[in-house]
Amino acid sequence: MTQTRIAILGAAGRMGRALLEAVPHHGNLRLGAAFDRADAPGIGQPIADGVKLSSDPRAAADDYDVLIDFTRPEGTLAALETCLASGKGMVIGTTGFSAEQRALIEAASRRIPICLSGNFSIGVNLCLALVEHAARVLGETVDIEIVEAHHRHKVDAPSGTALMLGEAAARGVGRSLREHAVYAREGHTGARTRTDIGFATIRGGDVVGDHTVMFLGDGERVEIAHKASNRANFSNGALRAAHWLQDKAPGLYSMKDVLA
Ligand SMILES: NC(=O)C1=CN([C@@H]2O[C@H](COP(=O)(O)OP(=O)(O)OC[C@H]3O[C@@H](n4cnc5c(N)ncnc54)[C@H](OP(=O)(O)O)[C@@H]3O)[C@@H](O)[C@H]2O)C=CC1
Ligand SMILES: O=C(O)C1=N[C@H](C(=O)O)C[C@H](O)C1
Repeated sequence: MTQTRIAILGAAGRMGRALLEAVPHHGNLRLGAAFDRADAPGIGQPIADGVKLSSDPRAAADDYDVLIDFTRPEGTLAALETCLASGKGMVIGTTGFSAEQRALIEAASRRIPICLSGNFSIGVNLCLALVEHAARVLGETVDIEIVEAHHRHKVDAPSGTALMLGEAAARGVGRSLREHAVYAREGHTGARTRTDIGFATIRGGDVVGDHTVMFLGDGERVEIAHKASNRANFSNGALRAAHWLQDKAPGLYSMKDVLA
């Protein structure tokens, strides 16, 4: 069996550690390199069999076929340059990109294969399809609201998953999320507009990731919810995506492509 050699960027973080734990359970993968910031604890020390944690993806480009990134947008964009230079594919799990940063990723995907997803769990990707279908069926009869909760350390809001769920709902009802999203309410907001797609964010404790899409009608309400209780569901999905991506042509792929 051909093994895909992966590198993990953000290896000292929560997702990085979950990925390191999961790699040995994927026989079609081998860890080739692991990176984090130059001042991360453990730099220069072994992090897995035969692999030391280092800080320069460019210097070790011969050691991996696909780079998996779970960092911050700045880390992703720096890694994108490295992968463009070496022609390696990228799995991007980082969230919180601006429209400009997202455009850079899209441009890069014309030259290298990139799998980008705000959530690599199979359950959430199933929910995306369910939400789009529910929105199409319920249409203009309901108000759509998305509630998400995450641990106290999360730095971006709404979550990447909430935004993907919002896009799925918007597609279902034939609206543009950019035009109809309402990300905050405070003070005298006036009554809700039927076409709004509202977002609410909770941060605290060790919540791994909860998302609920509510379709609120008159006399009934439909809710589609996903609750992650560990990070293995994200790491296993990202590792599956890395192996899938390894022989793909340049393009911007999603977890839907991986699971097809
Ligand atoms: N798509 C998905 O399925 C999932 C996505 N995520 C997303 O993944 C990202 C990481 O989450 P999480 O692991 O919890 O975060 P952590 O903060 O625990 O880990 C991120 C790691 O990356 C490091 N890092 C940050 N910036 C850089 C950089 N420029 N170069 C190198 N290393 C860098 C951090 O170092 P330092 O601490 O010093 O900043 C840290 O060690 C977030 O955007 C999160 O939303 C999370 C879970 C699932
Ligand atoms: O930061 C996290 O932890 C998570 N981030 C992703 C997101 O922004 O949706 C995915 C997951 O919910 C965990």
